[in-house]
Amino acid sequence: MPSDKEKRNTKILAVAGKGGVGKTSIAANIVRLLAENYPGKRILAIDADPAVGLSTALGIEVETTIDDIRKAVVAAAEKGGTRDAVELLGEARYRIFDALVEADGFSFIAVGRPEAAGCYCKVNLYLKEVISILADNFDYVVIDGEAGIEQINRRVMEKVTHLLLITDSSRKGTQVIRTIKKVADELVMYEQVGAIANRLPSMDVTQYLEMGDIPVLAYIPSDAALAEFDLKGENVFFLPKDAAIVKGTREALTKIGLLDGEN
Ligand SMILES: Nc1ncnc2c1ncn2[C@@H]1O[C@H](COP(=O)(O)OP(=O)(O)OP(=O)(O)O)[C@@H](O)[C@H]1O
Repeated sequence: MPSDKEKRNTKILAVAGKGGVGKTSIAANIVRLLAENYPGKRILAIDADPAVGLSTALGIEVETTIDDIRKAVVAAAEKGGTRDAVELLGEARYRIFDALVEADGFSFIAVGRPEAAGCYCKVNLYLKEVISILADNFDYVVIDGEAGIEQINRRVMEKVTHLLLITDSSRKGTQVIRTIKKVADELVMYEQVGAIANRLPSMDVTQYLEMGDIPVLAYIPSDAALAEFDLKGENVFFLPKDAAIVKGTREALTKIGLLDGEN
């Protein structure tokens, strides 16, 4: 018998790349475009970046993060006593669903920012479980990943269906996405991978971008409208439909078959 997940055929999109290249901006625009085009579908946005930011871009107030839940469940387990593992597991599930913020057209959850500097491994492990618990309940899951390779290396993104690698025009940016792709080929069961070259200068730089074997889904120029929105902390749902970042994200989603290009 097919599982719920197979029946639902959840699409899980992970957005990854070097720091500061536009992952959050593009993840937010993906959520917007999916929500606008598929009003009847269940869409989940996950801010998996401890640097946070997706909530602001989507106009969300976060109260409880995945890290808060992890700490509460660990504290409950340490108290021990009469509570058994099954009870704690049930409580963790309840807390995860309770922490979902319901917005207009999508749900949201954030990993949070663990205070202990340097090591996100515990919360990353928890995040992996949270993704797998929640994915069954959604048609689309959009994950704004942490900068760099860590979450791919630690198999947090093991089961994503679409891996979107974002770069700017820097050599470092393209190097990072080629490394992510190489590691993902070993560790991630993705169906499709593609690159988005973002925040490009006005001169034509496409010939200099060394993307290796990663197909390019869109080239997005520097977008003055987005820069202004970001400055004011405004919600990307209000960006004009023809803003460069909205158009580029639409083009990328169309190329991977998640939009039909008309919208
Ligand atoms: N196409 C673009 N044109 C102009 N500004 C952009 C563009 N894309 C992103 N930016 C700006 O670049 C900055 C970094 O973008 P963003 O936060 O989306 O990147 P990030 O990769 O998620 O960063 P981090 O790794 O720190 O989480 C933001 O100020 C954002 O508004």
